[in-house]
Amino acid sequence: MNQRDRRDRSQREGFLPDRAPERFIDLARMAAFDTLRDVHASGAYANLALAEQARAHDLTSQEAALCTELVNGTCRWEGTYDRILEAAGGRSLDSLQPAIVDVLRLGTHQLLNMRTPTHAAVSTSVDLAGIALGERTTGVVNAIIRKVSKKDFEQWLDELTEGMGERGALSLRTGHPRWIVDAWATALAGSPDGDLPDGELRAALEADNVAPVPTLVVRPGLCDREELLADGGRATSFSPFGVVREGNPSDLAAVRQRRAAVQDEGSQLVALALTRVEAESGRWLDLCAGPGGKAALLTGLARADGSTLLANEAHEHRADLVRKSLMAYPQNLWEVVVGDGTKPQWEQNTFTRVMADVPCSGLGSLRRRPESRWRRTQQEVGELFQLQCDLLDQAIASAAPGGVIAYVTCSPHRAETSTIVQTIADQRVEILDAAIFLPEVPDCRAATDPRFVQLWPHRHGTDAMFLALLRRL
Ligand SMILES: C[S@@+](CC[C@H](N)C(=O)[O-])C[C@H]1O[C@@H](n2cnc3c(N)ncnc32)[C@H](O)[C@@H]1O
Repeated sequence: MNQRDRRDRSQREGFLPDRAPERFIDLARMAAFDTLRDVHASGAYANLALAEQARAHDLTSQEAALCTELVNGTCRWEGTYDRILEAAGGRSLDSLQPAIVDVLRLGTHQLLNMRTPTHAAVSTSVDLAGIALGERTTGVVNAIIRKVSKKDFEQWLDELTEGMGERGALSLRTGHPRWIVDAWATALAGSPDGDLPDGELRAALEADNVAPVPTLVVRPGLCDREELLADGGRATSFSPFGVVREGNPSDLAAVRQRRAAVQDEGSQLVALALTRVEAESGRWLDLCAGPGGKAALLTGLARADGSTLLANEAHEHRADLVRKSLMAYPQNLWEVVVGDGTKPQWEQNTFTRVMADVPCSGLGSLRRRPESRWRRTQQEVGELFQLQCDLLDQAIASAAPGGVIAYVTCSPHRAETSTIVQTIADQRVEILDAAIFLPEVPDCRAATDPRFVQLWPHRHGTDAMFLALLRRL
């Protein structure tokens, strides 16, 4: 046994009868279990909880990598694993203590999607239950996890999807709630029952299960992309500012000095597209700026255009993040204000470019947030409808005649993308053909309305960002 691994706490504390087995658990699995409890019992974000638990358990980088795989895989496949566990246990998971369910999910992930030998997956699940939850929980864990181990993942999926329709089966086979499968189908085909090329829906869903390599952006005028390329990065496929690089971004001096930052390529492209439409120089507005990724790229591009940026953000703590992200640029180029973008503190009809990157479900970045697909609900998407409409309406009102407005979401869901623009765009604006401003990006017209751009992880390697461009008349 590794000296750092955990010995049975209750036995050491003398709570167990003499004949109870001595149990051991390695730190990576213990930390993974504690992280899952943070996610499920306290609503924590998996990535933040992972970092916290890696620190608390003092994990080595190898242990942290195993812990990350255990947590991310278990979170992504949670819905499918739960159906398997119910079938294996012959009972609803509601009849079990939630912490026991997390032990079982972790064991199921090791059995079905990692190459953990069966005896190791079973015994570590039982030991984890004994140590973390008490000896009386080991029987049920042992019984259910052994039944899971009798079939491989394909056999379980075949059994569970027998007689199911295509979308229901895809939901289980790709680890997504059914409503997201339907939303992706609508966004890709243009309508709920529209035709799709063979395999495209599955490819889109599977792309959510692959964690992206970190993408960096150089701040125009502050950092040359060559500097990051020389440091082990490779150029992004489309954005002239992007670099893909394995490893910890803050190892780079340019990142520490805020001359570069982490930013998905999709976010870079939608900001770039806004600046490519012909418009006069002047003042630009970022209506929903926090934490400031697009605001910083826009500030660099505004400087080259002889323009300046006003960045608005509703929440003070996020406005602080915007200030930090803009700090490396001279202060005469930008200003940050805190306020509700639907109740502007600025004169209307004045900005030559307006970015409305509105609050949304964030469904476009499922690949980097393993737990979020099971936390979000279809209902929540609808709840943002009025705010998204009001913010786009205010973005239009803030633009000067001839000015350009970008409506952006990190979501491909029709209800918060095309529907919002089609609802709000009126005689004040012309809807532009957004795809022509990203000529280097193939296949990016939104199926729901070809005047809009929809990026996809499986097609473009970016988050699923949506972009509409409007010209104020
Ligand atoms: C999608 S995020 C923007 C991301 C940002 N553009 C970036 O690239 O870093 C949306 C932001 O809008 C802010 N927000 C929410 N309601 C708002 C409102 N009524 N007015 C202005 N900002 C709002 C949120 O706090 C959040 O920071």
